[in-house]
Amino acid sequence: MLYQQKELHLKDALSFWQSFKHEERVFFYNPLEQKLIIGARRLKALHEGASYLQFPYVFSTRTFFPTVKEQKWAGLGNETIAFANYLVVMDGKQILYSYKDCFLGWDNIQEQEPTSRSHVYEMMTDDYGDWQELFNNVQQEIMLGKVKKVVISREMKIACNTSVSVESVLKNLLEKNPNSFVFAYYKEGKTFIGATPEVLVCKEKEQVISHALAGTILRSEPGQDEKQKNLLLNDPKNRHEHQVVLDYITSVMKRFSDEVIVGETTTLTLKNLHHLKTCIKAKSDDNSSLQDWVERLHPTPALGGYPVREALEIISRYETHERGLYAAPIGMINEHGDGIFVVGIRSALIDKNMVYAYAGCGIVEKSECAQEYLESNNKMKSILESL
Ligand SMILES: C=C(O[C@@H]1C=C(C(=O)O)C=C[C@H]1O)C(=O)O
Repeated sequence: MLYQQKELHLKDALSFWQSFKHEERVFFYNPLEQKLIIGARRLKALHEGASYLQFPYVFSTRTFFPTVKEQKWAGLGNETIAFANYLVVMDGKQILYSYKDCFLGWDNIQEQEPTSRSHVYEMMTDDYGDWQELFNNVQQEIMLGKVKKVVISREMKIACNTSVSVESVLKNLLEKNPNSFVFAYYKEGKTFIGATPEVLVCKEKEQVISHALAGTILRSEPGQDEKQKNLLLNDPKNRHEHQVVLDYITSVMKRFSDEVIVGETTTLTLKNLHHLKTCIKAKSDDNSSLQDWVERLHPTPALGGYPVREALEIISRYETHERGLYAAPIGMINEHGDGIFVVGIRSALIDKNMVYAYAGCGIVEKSECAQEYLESNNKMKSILESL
C-alpha cells in the first residue's frame, strides 16, 4: 500500500472533515463496528474490476436509477473512488492514511470544534395533494394486479436562511441516530447526507449478509416500545410488506448460493420508528465480488417494489422528483474487496441554503393514504431534526 500511516489525536474526528473544505470528501460511520471512515481529496476513480489492493478503502455509489437527468444530481454517484487521505476511527484510535505525494501536512489538520447549529428554515412544499395523487395511481396499479408492492417517495424542499453547516448536520445525525449508518458525500458544493438504518449487503470473505428491513410503526413514547413492537410484529399488513422483501432477497441469494440461512424476524428501534428486520446470510460463490451482490440485489422491494421491473416502471411514471442517490447503494470497500453497502434513505441533498429531503413508504393493497403520509413524515424527521 502506498499510503503513509500515522496515529492522530484529534478531539473530534470531524476536524479532519473540516480541514478539507471545498474538497471532495466522504464520511461513513458504521454503527455495527462502531467504525468511522473519512476519505478526503480524490486520488482517482477506479474502473470496474480494478484491484483495490493499493488503497485502504474505496467509496462506491450508484444512483437509484442507472441515469440521472436533473442538474441537481449531476456528477454525483455511479463511481468508485479512491481518496488520497483517510482517517479511520475505531477502538478509540484514529489512524491517518495519506497517499505518498498527496500528504496534506500535519499543520493543515487543525483542531476545529464543530458546533451544533440550529438552522432557521422554511418548508417550501406542502405536498399532501401530490402524495394523494401518487398514492392513488399506485394503488390502482396494485388493484389491477400489475404489482404487489411499490415504494413511493416524497421530496421535501426546505430553504434555510443561511448556507447549511454540513458539519453541524453530521454532528446532530450522529448524536440522534446511534443505530444508523451516518454518511455524507461532498462534491463540488453539494452534499448528499443521511442516517440510514438499512444494509443492502455486506461481505466478508465468503460470507454475505443482507437485511430485509420493511414494515414500520411509529415510536410514540419510550414506555410504549414493547407494545408498539408487538403490534408491529403481529400486524398482517406490515408482515406482508416485510415478507415480500424477505422472499425476494432470499430467492436472489439462493440463485447464487447453496447455503442461505434466513434469520428470525425481529424489530429495529430507531429514534422515531420501529421497523421489522430479518437478516439473511449466504455463502458467496468464489468469483462473486461485493459489487456483484449489489448488482443482484439492488433495488430490493424495500426501496423499489415487487415485481421489481414493473414497480420501477411505475415509480418512474408517477414520481415527479428524481431519486438520484436517494435509496441508492452507498458503499465502503476495503483493500480485499470486502465491505458494506447501505441504502441512502433518511437522506437529503444539501446545496448551499437548500435542502432536498427524501422519504418513502412501501404501498401494498391494504395501505392507507393518510397513514403512509404520516409514516413518511416520521422518516423525514431524521433530516429535519438534524437541521
Ligand atoms: C423508503 C424508505 O424506507 C423503507 C420503507 C419502509 C416501509 O415502508 O416500512 C421501511 C424501511 C425502508 O426499507 C425511506 O425511509 O425513505
